[in-house]
Amino acid sequence: MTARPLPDFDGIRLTDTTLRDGSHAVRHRFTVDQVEAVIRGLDDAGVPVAEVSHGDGLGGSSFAYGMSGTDELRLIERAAEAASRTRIATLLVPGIGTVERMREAASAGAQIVRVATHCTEADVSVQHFTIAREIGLETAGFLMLAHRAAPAELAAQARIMADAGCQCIYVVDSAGALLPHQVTDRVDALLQELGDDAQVGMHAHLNLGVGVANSLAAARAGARQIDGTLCGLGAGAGNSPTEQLVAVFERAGLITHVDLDGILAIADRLPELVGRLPRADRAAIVQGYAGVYSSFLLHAERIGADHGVPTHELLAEAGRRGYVGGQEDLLLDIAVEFAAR
Ligand SMILES: C[C@H](O)CC(=O)C(=O)O
Ligand SMILES: [Mn+2]
Repeated sequence: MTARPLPDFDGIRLTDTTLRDGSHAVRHRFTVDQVEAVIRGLDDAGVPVAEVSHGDGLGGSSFAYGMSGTDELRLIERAAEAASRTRIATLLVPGIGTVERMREAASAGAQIVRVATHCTEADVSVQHFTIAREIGLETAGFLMLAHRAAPAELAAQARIMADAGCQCIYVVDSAGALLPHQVTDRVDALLQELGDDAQVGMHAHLNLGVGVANSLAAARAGARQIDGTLCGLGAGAGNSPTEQLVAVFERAGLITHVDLDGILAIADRLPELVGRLPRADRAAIVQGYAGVYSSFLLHAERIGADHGVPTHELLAEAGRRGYVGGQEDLLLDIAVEFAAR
């Protein structure tokens, strides 16, 4: 099945995921008022797409991943009401979110769905892209922990998503582990594989301090969709700050159609809105160095505190064991084992 016509946007289309990846950083406690304030600021600045859901995607509110303070469907509804130009996206991880939840999100106002799988398991996304097309949603695919797959393997996985109807496949550096040349290699491989069948995107994290450079490398290599969050609010050390992306891309001669003053204005307001902002502290840098899924950070902090095990030691061991997204609960095994030493 070939993908639908590609999203028509001249330049680099930014997706701000403050209200989804940032949900990890606020332990999924966003309120409708915070959502409305952020969306109005993004909308005023001309940001084309904003993503809204639990940090682990639709249906993520659970004991395992963290309970949402407000039902994500209400947050999506409020976002769609508050936006005049910005389109609302949402995320779905097969096995966490369901097709039924995707339909509910579409009814609440989501127009784009991004289906996220581990970088070597794109096959579990096929039914979701098929049904997303039937619902009339624009589609994107996330290949998570993309540092764990060589460029050729990642391209083969992207082909699976494109053939299922995905319009843009993202290189997702979930651990913030990639370096710019490794991003370029992956974007090149996907572009070569996909041709005109789908676009390529980049979702960067800041664990090793090169998230913005990685986003620029991806855009210069031909990626057409790039993610950011205000003030970098996101899992682990956070994401490429949207406001910095706008400034950097403008300096690089890449068009985003986002007003720099406008995006700086809403970024300025974020700390008062959400309080704690992520930073590349010892645990977050270890995450990037060891290749650990960024949303493990706050789980590791909590579990480490409960068992008297330093957060960065938990995360380094999770990296050695190759844990992937969805295995947050296995951090407990490490903590119990280390605490007994
Ligand atoms: C569900 C994950 O948080 C998706 C993501 O943002 C990443 O892998 O990075
Ligand atoms: Mn992320």
